[in-house]
Amino acid sequence: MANNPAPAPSIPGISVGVSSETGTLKRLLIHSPDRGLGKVVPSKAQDWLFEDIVHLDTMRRKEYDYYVKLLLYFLDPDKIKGKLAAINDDPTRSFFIPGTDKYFASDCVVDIQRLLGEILEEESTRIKLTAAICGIERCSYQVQEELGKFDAHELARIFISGSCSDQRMLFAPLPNLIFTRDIGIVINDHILLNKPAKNARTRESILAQFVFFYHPMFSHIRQNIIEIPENERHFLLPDDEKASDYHRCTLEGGDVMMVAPGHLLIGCSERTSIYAAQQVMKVLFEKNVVQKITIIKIPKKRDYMHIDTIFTQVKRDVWVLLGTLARLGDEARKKDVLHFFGPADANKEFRILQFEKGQEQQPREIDNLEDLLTEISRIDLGVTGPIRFIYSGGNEFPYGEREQWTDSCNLLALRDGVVIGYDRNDKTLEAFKKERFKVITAKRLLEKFEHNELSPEDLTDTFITLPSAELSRARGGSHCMSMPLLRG
Ligand SMILES: NC(=[NH2+])NCCC[C@H](N)C(=O)O
Repeated sequence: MANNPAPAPSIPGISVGVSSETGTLKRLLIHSPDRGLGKVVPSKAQDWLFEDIVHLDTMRRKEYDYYVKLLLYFLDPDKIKGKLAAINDDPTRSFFIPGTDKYFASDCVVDIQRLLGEILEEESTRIKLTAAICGIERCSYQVQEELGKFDAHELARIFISGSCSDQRMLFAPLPNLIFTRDIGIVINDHILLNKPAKNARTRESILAQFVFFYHPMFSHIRQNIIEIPENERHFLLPDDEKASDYHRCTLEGGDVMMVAPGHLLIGCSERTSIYAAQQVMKVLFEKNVVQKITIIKIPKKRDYMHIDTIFTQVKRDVWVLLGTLARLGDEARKKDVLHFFGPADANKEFRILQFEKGQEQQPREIDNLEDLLTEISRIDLGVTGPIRFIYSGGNEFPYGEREQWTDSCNLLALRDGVVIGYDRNDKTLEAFKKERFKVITAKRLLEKFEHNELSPEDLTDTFITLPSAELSRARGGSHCMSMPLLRG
């Protein structure tokens, strides 16, 4: 692999702004699967939040690379058009690897590893970050010294993958960094940084903190970066209280959705605590960033993890969601009487409260997910026609739950009505077809773009499918694999 230095940052002060889930995507942060994913051992896979070990080459070449190619075609076509055959034929994949001479270095489809490499060119940042990483990873002084010898992009690779190019592992990999959604969220012109719930994701948030605070790309909005304060006295609390939802301060991006300019959704889940949601609400209302925040409390379950695993927006008037946590789920349960006797079921933990700035003491309860999503489409987005819901697995037992597990509800809108999702969720795809969406594979679509048979602007109501055998073992979909920085 060529190790020529990457081009100098070409993006000082780029515009950042997201105020919807389906406005045309113009810039986003991603991270291509790095060598660390190929080093996950079976006994650690679950601790590191993967369901299984993955085959790295398949995950990259046959799955994730399609995602990047699609994003480039939609967001920065000059970087890819006419080059597809050459890119596909290159066994080194250097087009996808930040810091190499053939890297696509787009200012619209931005790999966080590239930004990390760029900030590490600066000596003082490098010293601080190396000390921070060595501190949390408990490295010896000798390792710290050794890290000083690598060039900036190689050091970025080591900080992310945990290993050197000679295969030596210095610390654990960060396999979940491919889910850039979770490291931070752009809320209008502000960036909210996360506080991960799981140890396996701690180093990610330190890297993200440095990238957002030190990269010139974000320097003009540095005062708009929000970090939520930890509970003031959390270090004095006994361990059991520290873990309680009312004291713990954790928040991950998959639980935060910017659905309309004044309206933010926050999920309280396995990963995001009520305490953190309250802190975010306080800060955002004080700074006048949004006027309305809806908190959606979902069962704390690995299956559901974040709210974006149970619903995402497809179009101003179309949503995809999991039926068992929605109104339909309630209807299904009413058909039997067991629920009168049984233990508290999952839905009892499901609750939606809406808070308006200035009236935080009088939240409004919303009965179910469909009612909330209908209100967003109608009141916030001004839709006048019918609102449509597409259910995971067509809401057919047992496919609804099966396909939700493999991210049927976790779609990324490239623009209103044009989404990327996994190919394996057959019943959900059928449900999309019933709603008159076209379904096309990423491979086929790229060929059509490359042969000028179609261009991204021509697409309407389309579900683009991404191969997903390996990716889905990581338990996140295309929504999780994106951190939108700018939407039109
Ligand atoms: N926004 C999301 N749903 N992210 C999915 C993250 C999946 C990752 N394996 C984790 O457990 O953390």
